[in-house]
Formats: sequence, structure tokens, C-alpha cells
Amino acid sequence: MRFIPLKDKQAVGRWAAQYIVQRIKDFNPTADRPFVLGLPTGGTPVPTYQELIRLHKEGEISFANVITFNMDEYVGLSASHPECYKMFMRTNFFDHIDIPLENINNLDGNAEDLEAECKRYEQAITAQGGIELFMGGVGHDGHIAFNEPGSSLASRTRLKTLTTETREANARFFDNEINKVPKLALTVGVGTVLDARELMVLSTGANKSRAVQATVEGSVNHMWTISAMQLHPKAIMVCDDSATLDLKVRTLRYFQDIESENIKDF
Ligand SMILES: N[C@@H]1[C@@H](O)[C@H](O)[C@@H](COP(=O)(O)O)O[C@@H]1O
Repeated sequence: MRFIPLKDKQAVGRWAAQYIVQRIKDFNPTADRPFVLGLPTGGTPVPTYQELIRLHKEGEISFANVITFNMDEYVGLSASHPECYKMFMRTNFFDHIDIPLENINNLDGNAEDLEAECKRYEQAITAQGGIELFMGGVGHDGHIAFNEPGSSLASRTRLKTLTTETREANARFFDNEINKVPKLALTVGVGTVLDARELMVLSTGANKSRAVQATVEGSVNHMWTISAMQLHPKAIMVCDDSATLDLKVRTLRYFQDIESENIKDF
């Protein structure tokens, strides 16, 4: 796993956006051979989306031949609810770039048959040849997407019950009222994430430092589903300074040393 320690969340956003832009350019996508990008919601990726929008507006990057798959979706929120992830993605990213609407894929948390919906999503990813680069965030409890502690590390897209800890953490998006946060969500599985050809996880803020420590210094463990990153052949974790608080000084210095060229402008 590569580990990129940066100064603050804006630097994480700039680094991640540059990385995505470079990967899309190197891939040189066309309509027949699109770049397939997996995306998260939450507060962490917002600076990355803002930077991607800026780079797009400056003519640096086009998303015309990019296909996206979002990681997860709440069950039962109306499609117009601002915290419905489909809506969140439009407001924070898609409405500001040139991605064709038909290239955007989301799980439907209002589908009549949720199990069939999850199967459909897995098939849609496969039909696109799999995900080239999956960007993710991490929950306080170490979840990736909505794969809460104890989730199978071989899991596929499915319905999950959210923990109270996750609902408390996400209440800030629902007028600080936990009762407004849905109890269920659809999420890609850990196995679905690990199938991507590349994985980049962003982590910012001191409240993520235990999850970062478990991922980088701990063992692979289903209680910290993000730790499954260790099994991925091409994974990168990008952190701000606060998110490294629980790492050993030795660990941090090691990565600062080997990534010195790649982090010097951030
Ligand atoms: N399902 C999402 C995750 O995909 C996200 O990574 C996590 C962290 O969110 P934030 O970036 O707001 O801390 O929140 C939610 O639970």
C-alpha cells in the first residue's frame, strides 16, 4: 500500500484530484473504451470534487468518456432529499462537469426489490469491464462504503444495517437528528471494492486516525473493513496531518521519506 501524508484536507483534495486527472489522461478514454471511476460521498471527498471541477473549468480534463459508479446509497430517502447520495453527487460534482447523465450509476435505495437492485449493480459494473479506479473515504469505525464492522471481506453489493455510531456520525448532515438518518443502506461490498484495478482512499481529520492506524499498522480484520486495503495490489491511502495522529512516528517518517518527491508540492 502507498501512503501519502499531506498537510491538510485541501492538500488531500488537490493531490487526489491530480491523481485522478492523470489516470484518466493516461488511459486516454474514448466512447468505446471509457474510464470507469468509482466514487464516494461524505465530507472527505468534497475538496477533491471542488478541485476536479476547477480543473475541468480550466480545460484540463473532460469527463465525457468517464463512467461512474457510486459506492452506496441510503434506503428510503426521497430522490430529491439533499442527502440522498444521488442528489449529493449532482450538487457537489456532476452538475458542474461534462459527464453525460447516462454515464452516471447509482444504487436505487427506493427500488421495490432491493436484492435484485444490488445484483443489477454488480452486473452493471461487470458489463463495463470493472472499475479502473475506486476512490473511497473511511468511517470513524473503519468502514469502507457502508461495510460496517464485521462485514465479510468477500462481500458483494447488498443491503446493510447501519450502526448507531455511523448514524451518529452522519447526523450532522440531517440537522443533527439521528432519528432522521436512515437505518438501512445499499452498499458495494468489500469484495466489490477490492476488484477495482486501483483503490485510493482519502482520510482527513483526527476522528479518522484510529481507522488509519488500524489500516496501516494493524492486521487485516473484518472489524476494520478498510484494512482489507492491505490485500489490494494497487492501493493508496491519502491522509492529512490530523488523520496520522495514531501512527507511530517511525511509520509516518518512513512514508514521508519514500514519498518525499510525490508530496513536496502539497
Ligand atoms: N457511506 C459513507 C462512506 O462512504 C464515507 O466514507 C463515510 C465517511 O464520511 P465523511 O467523509 O463525511 O467522514 O461516511 C459514510 O458512512
